[in-house]
Amino acid sequence: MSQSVPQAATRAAAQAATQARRSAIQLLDQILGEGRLLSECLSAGMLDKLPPEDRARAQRLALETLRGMERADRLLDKHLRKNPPLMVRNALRLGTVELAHGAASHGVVNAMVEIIGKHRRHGQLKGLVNAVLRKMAEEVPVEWNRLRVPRLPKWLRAPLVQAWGAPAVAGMELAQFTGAPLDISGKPGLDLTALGGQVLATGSVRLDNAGQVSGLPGYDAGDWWVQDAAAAIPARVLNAQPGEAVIDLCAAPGGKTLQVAAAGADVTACDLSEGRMARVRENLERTGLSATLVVGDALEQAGQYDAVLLDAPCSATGTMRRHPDLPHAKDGSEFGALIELQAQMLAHAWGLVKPGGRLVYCTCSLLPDEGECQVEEALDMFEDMSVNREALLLPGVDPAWVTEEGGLRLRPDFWADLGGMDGFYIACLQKAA
Ligand SMILES: C[S@@+](CC[C@H](N)C(=O)[O-])C[C@H]1O[C@@H](n2cnc3c(N)ncnc32)[C@H](O)[C@@H]1O
Repeated sequence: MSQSVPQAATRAAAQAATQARRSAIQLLDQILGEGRLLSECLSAGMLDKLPPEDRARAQRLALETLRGMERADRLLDKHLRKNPPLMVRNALRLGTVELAHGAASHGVVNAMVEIIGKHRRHGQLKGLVNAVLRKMAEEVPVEWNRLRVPRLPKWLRAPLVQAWGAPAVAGMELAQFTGAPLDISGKPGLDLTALGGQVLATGSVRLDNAGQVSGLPGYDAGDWWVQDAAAAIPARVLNAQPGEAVIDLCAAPGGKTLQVAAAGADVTACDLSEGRMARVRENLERTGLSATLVVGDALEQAGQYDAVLLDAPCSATGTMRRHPDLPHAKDGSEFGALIELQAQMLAHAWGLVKPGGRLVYCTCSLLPDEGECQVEEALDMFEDMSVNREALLLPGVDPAWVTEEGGLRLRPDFWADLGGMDGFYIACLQKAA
């Protein structure tokens, strides 16, 4: 007998949801088993076969699972006598986190049993998955909120506690567990109230539950772009003026280039990555702004500029509330090489600043080695370099965030009641005339 139309539609929706869950588990396997970042999995085309809404759902499920993983493991471990294969554990974690977010228990249990039951190697574990998730359906509503806020892995927690103290790190962990709202930067002078968000003191507009970004008013017209409120501060500190020659040395995907171009400066945007530079090109096209694009090594750029922006490649530890995969995919072993590269880039960038010009150095890192220490060392090395503290004192910037050597330290635990901010370090370095 053929299915009625509503029945067929319900079945198709359930199948799409199961496929999104299966893909979320595959992402978790890659992040937790292979140390790959979500962005690397996406660039490798892992979700390309899914329709856009299922792709978004799979990513959201994977990220929510990473945020709640410690709590899920605490509840699951009481019912697991042996450690199951990673893929099965990830299915259990995902199911548990979905239950904690209020998903219907029969839907979650059936989907996970189906996914594991059809798996070539682990199919025999579907009974275990069924039994454990049924327990979770009983325990999660009672236990979940009694568990502590998940902690960062030790490799990252230890240096952060040393740098900022345990209470600050607890605040960062809460920010990571909570996730981030959507922040928007607009062209100067444009009224963005149609977006309906909150205008922050630093000028960004913040939206909770924004939904599909390309559907928001002003997207097609190119009035604005997505950029965390903290990430918008370096270009404000640079304060490019119309007609000034500015080079943005590590430009992609281009948020800061757009800000500098929108200020009317003559911008050269450089990035080593051809693929990431395509994003800068798209962003410029959509917003109708212009910049000269150079795909190349920042260390090989020449010339003299009124202002240089160096948003150096870094650990990206400041972005973990948006990218909860990062602390799980990485172990800190690559950071030494990045710290050396940042010092080389800072020294080279200094040579591109005209006498009397300025360099804004920034990293989206929480590690002082990538921020405060780099600037301290540069100040020791270059006699014609001084810090401009006044440039940091913008609307919405708390003077308490200015550091001893004269930079700005932004942390995810700041603005806790507004929804947090990414971690950043920013310094404005002035060259003697
Ligand atoms: C933190 S991201 C830049 C974000 C960007 N400024 C923005 O606001 O959208 C760092 C960038 O540095 C680029 N990069 C890494 N090594 C580089 C090098 N040697 N020369 C130029 N760009 C480099 C990376 O491709 C990456 O796009």
